[in-house]
Amino acid sequence: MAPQTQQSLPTGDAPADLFQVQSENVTYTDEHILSRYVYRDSKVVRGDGRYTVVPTEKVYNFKTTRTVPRVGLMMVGWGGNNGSTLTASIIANRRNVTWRTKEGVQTPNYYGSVTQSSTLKLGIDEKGQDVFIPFNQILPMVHPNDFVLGGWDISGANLAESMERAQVLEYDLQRQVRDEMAEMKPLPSIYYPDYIAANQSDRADNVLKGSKQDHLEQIRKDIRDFKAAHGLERVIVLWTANTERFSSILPGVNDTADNILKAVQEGHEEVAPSTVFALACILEKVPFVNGSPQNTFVPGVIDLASREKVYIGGDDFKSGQTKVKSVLVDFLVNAGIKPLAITSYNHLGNNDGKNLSAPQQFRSKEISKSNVVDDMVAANPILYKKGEHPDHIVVIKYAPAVGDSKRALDEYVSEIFMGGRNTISLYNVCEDSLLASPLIIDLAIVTELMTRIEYKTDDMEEYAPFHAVLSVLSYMLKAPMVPPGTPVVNALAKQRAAMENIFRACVGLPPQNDMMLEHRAF
Ligand SMILES: NC(=O)c1ccc[n+]([C@@H]2O[C@H](COP(=O)([O-])OP(=O)(O)OC[C@H]3O[C@@H](n4cnc5c(N)ncnc54)[C@H](O)[C@@H]3O)[C@@H](O)[C@H]2O)c1
Ligand SMILES: O=P([O-])([O-])O[C@@H]1[C@@H](O)[C@H](O)[C@@H](O)[C@H](O)[C@@H]1O
Repeated sequence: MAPQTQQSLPTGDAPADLFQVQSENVTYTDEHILSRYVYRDSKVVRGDGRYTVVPTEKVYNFKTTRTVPRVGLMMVGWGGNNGSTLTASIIANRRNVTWRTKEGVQTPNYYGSVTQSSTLKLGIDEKGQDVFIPFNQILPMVHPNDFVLGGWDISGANLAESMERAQVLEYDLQRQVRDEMAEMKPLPSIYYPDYIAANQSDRADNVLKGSKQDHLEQIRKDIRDFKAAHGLERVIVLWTANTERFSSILPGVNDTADNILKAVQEGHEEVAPSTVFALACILEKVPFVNGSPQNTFVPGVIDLASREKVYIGGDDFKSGQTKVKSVLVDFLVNAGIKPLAITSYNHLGNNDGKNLSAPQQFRSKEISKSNVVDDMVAANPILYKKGEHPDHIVVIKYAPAVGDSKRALDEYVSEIFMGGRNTISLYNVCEDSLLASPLIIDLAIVTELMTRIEYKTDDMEEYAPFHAVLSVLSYMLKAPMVPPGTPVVNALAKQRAAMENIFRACVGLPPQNDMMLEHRAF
C-alpha cells in the first residue's frame, strides 16, 4: 500500500460545497442537506456478574439548512482582554493586516480554532491515502471574518482603549487596527457589585440604572436594535465578562422559569447579571453561551430555555491548563496508569486574575477546574474503587507583572507497574487571551450551525431542534453543561469526536473509527 504522504488541502476559497456525498441516504436540495443516518450502539443487560450485549440501531433523519445567515456576535465583557483581542484579530484577518515583531513579519490566522485551523478525515482515495478537509467544510458554517461584532461592558472604554489596556497584541498590529476599533463602544451593562470582585468597581463607569426588570428589558432592546441596525438574521450572545460568584439555588426564586422571571420583576438579590443576560437572550430567541465558570444557568434558566426552545451553553472556556489536563488524564487512565495527585497552580496578571484574586470569584473557577477528571476516573473501576479519586489541587494567584501571560505549573503523580511512581511536571506559558479568543469563535460558529440542524426519528411527525442545553459545545468548555440527567464528558478526544461525528452524520457519513482495516487486512 502506498505510504501516507502529507496531503495538501485545496487552495483558495473552497467552492460552496467542497464535497458531495453520493448515497441513497443523502439528498441535497437548494435549501437543505437531508441525511438518513443509522445510529448504532450496544445495549448492555447486567446478569449475575456477566453482561448480555445486544447491538442496537436507530434511524435519525437530519436536516441542515445550507444558507449561512448574516450573524452578529454580541459579547458581554466586550472591552475585556478576550473581547478586545478577538475583535482586533478578526479585523486583522478580515483586512489581512501584517505586522512586524522581532521574529519578523507576522500574518493573521485563526490558530487555536478547531473549526478554522483543524482538519478531519473525509475518507480514503483510490490509492488508499487519507483525504483531509478543513473542519469548517464538513457543513456550511459562518466564517469569523463575517461576524458583525458588538456587545456590552461595565467599562466605557472604546475597543481601541480596551485593546491597549489589555496589553495582549503587538503594538505594530494594534496601531493598524486602532482607528476602526476606536469607533466601537460597548453598550452600558448590568452591574451588581457583589457578584464580582470589589476590585472591579473602578472600571464600572458604563452601567445601567433602574431595576432588574428594567435591565432585562434594556438588554432585550439592545439585542433587537443591534439586529435591526446591522440587518442581521441571527445573533449569538456570549459571556466573556468577569467571573461572578455562584448564585444560591433557592426554591421559589430560581428553580423554575416562572419563578426566575418573577424574581427579576421583584428585583431579588440572588439573580446575577449573567442570569439576567441569559433570560433576555432566551426571551429574544437568541442563543446564549457562558464562557465563565459561574452558575448562570440556574434551574429556572434551563427551564425557560427548554420551554422556549432556545440554545444555551457553557461553562468556562477550556483554554490551557484544563485542556491539557483533559488530555493527559485521559491518556494516563486509558493506559492503565493511576493518577494519584494532580496539582494545578497558575498565576497571571491580567484583569481576570485580579477579579479571581477575590475568594468568591476564585471559588467559581476552582469548581470548574476541579471537576474535569471525574468522568475519566469513574470509567476505570480497575484503578479506582467507587468514590476514590486523585488528590486534585487548584491554585490561582494574581501577579500583575506577568499580565495576560499566564504561567501554569502542573504536577501529575501516578502509580505505575508494581507499585512504582511516575511524576510528570509541566510548565505552560502563554497569553491567556490568545488561547480563549479562538474558543469564542468556535463557540459562536458551532452554536449558530446548531440552529440550522434539526432531527427526526421514525417515531416523530416533525423535525425538531436538539435539547436546549447544547452539550455539543463541550470541547470548548471546562465544565460542560449537559441536558439534566445526562452524562458529562470531559475527555477532550471524546468531545471532539462527538462534535465531528454528529456533523459527519448530517452529511450521511459514518463516525470516524480509525480502524483502517483496509491497511490491515489484505
Ligand atoms: N484563557 C482565558 O482568558 C479564559 C479561560 C477561561 C475562562 N475565561 C473567563 O473569561 C472571562 C473574561 O476573561 P478576560 O481575560 O477577557 O477578562 P477581563 O477582565 O479582561 O474582561 C472581562 C470584562 O468584563 C467586563 N465586565 C465585568 N462585569 C460585567 C458585566 N456585568 N457586564 C458587562 N461587562 C462586564 C469587565 O469590565 C471587563 O472588561 C473571565 O470570566 C475569565 O475567567 C478566560
Ligand atoms: O483554561 P485554563 O487554562 O485551565 O484556566 C485558566 C486559569 O488557569 C486562569 O487562572 C484563569 O484566569 C483563566 O480564566 C482560565 O480559566
